[in-house]
Amino acid sequence: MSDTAIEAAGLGRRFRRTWALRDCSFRLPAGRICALVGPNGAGKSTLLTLAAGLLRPTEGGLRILGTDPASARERIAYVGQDKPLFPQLTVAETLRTGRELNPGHWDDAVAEEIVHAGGLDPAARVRTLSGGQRTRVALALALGKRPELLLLDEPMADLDPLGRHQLMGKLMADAADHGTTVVMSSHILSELENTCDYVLLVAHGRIRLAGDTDDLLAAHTLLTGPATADLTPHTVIESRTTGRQLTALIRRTEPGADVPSGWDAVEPTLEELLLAHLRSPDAPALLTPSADPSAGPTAGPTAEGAAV
Ligand SMILES: Nc1ncnc2c1ncn2[C@@H]1O[C@H](COP(=O)(O)OP(=O)(O)OP(=O)(O)O)[C@@H](O)[C@H]1O
Repeated sequence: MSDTAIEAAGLGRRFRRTWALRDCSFRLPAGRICALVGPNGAGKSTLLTLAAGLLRPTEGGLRILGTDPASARERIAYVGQDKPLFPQLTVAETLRTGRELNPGHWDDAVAEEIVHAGGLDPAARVRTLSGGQRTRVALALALGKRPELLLLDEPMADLDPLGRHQLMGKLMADAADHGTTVVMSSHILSELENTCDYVLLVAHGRIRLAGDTDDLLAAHTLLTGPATADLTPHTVIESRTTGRQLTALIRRTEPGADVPSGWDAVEPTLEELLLAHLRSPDAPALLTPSADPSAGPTAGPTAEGAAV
């Protein structure tokens, strides 16, 4: 089993004249729960589709679970935004098809549990299900496949709040039990805080942040202080002034560098970190050592701007 789930090197994908992704180089270690975040049109779905082997790169390359995406197909489950299912099949027939298509590695119990928890009638035809109910069937198929890598494109978008909560819990517990790597795109930042230990932030088709959540948070400081203070030599990701007070998210240029005296300095929450970077898409990119494909296992300091 590879210790790297995804490794991208100079990955790019163009649709006609538009680059959906460009110059993406990063590593996602196996066994992590990774949030894939970015504004609409950033390239998240394109990245997931490339990883699933459903789309070919225009340039650069991608290794999935130590091999090429097509060869890894059996070990991956992908749930796209459109969640294609056979509308004429019943829920039970859909799960039976999942079992037949995945001989030897189908987990009936987890698939049954997911549809049962949603109160779905096994005899109901897929075409009669609501969007959220169809999502549940698609997730049941994906987890039932017992994949090593689970790629989810906004999986919870059409589920009700209780369903989201229950399914996220199930997903996380299941991934922890089986060491599954999960990559999940989402716009609900608050939901990612307690579930994801890895982050990929994409904007304008480029990787802006990549790495362990804890390392990314530790590399940043949220400052509140007088509007007149000088923030050099730190990298300012975002600063906002209200009256005489300034709030800034900075990245310490040198790990030990002091913050200005008289300032309130705290580690940002994941939501604060991501929002600041989403508002400042031109801030220097940051890859932590575990996400930097050019850094060895004994990588030194965080690779600032490595993906720019
Ligand atoms: N099949 C396609 N043909 C042409 N352009 C495409 C195609 N798929 C994606 N694009 C373009 O590539 C860019 C990235 O799209 P993508 O769907 O990857 O973004 P996203 O980050 O998933 O967005 P969202 O959050 O809205 O789902 C967009 O400009 C989009 O218009």
